[in-house]
Amino acid sequence: MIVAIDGPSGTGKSSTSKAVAAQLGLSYLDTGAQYRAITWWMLSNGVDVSDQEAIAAAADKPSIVSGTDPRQPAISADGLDAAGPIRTQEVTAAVSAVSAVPEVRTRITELQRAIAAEAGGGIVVEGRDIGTTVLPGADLKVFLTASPEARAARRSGELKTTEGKPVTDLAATQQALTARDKADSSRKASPLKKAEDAVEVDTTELTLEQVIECVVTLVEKAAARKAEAEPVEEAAR
Ligand SMILES: Nc1ncnc2c1ncn2[C@@H]1O[C@H](COP(=O)(O)OP(=O)(O)OP(=O)(O)O)[C@@H](O)[C@H]1O
Ligand SMILES: Nc1ccn([C@@H]2O[C@H](COP(=O)(O)O)[C@@H](O)[C@H]2O)c(=O)n1
Repeated sequence: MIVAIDGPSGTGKSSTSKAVAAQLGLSYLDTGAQYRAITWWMLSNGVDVSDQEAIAAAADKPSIVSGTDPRQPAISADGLDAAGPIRTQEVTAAVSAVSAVPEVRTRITELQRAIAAEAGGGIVVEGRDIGTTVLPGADLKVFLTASPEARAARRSGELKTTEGKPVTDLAATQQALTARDKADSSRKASPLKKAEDAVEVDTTELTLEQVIECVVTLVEKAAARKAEAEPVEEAAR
């Protein structure tokens, strides 16, 4: 069972995906964390993140390792725990420029497909291009949306400055979030986009619990469809 959950920033992809995976006993992959980890590695290793050629040349250098336990998602770059540093404002501000570089996307997409292929019991993969590019054959594709105001309110206070202080400016948070969505949607390589066959869920007026319940129901229905379809496919071979 492969579930792809995409959508803009702050729509609830990570919270929903982790909870759905934990509830249904599936693995979980946060692909944004992988792009953040490679960005953090570049910033930490003197790569000029305003220079596309420098980013491309460094794309295959770090080892990026993701854990797939939804209750304990882990991410490391060259063996260093990246879970904390990837959430800083510095990384958030640079990640769209790094993730737009085709060499970075090729590298990270290969990692994502390998992890999904190894997840025997099924996996929930969340990001921006999972349903369109990374796993176009997913059994279920969900595209989460929410108004920019709701997303900024959710995010504000959660982000940290490089000094570790919380970011509390709502207007600035909304502006940064909208700018990141624009960059992610307008890049040439695998932009943020709803797959044609994705189910869109507007979470603006929903609690997180309601979104989780909605997605669990969608996964259960997709699993039932898959179970019904498989014996037919088997007989046809
Ligand atoms: N439906 C909801 N109602 C209220 N708060 C929510 C809802 N969904 C998520 N949240 C909260 O919003 C914040 C952002 O959620 P989350 O990190 O899951 O979003 P995301 O889409 O993964 O964002 P990003 O792409 O930036 O990583 C979290 O603090 C989360 O608890
Ligand atoms: N499939 C994906 C996932 C993420 N990105 C890029 O990473 C950034 C951070 O993602 P978060 O979910 O952690 O906020 C995001 O802004 C994208 O630039 C991507 O390109 N493809």
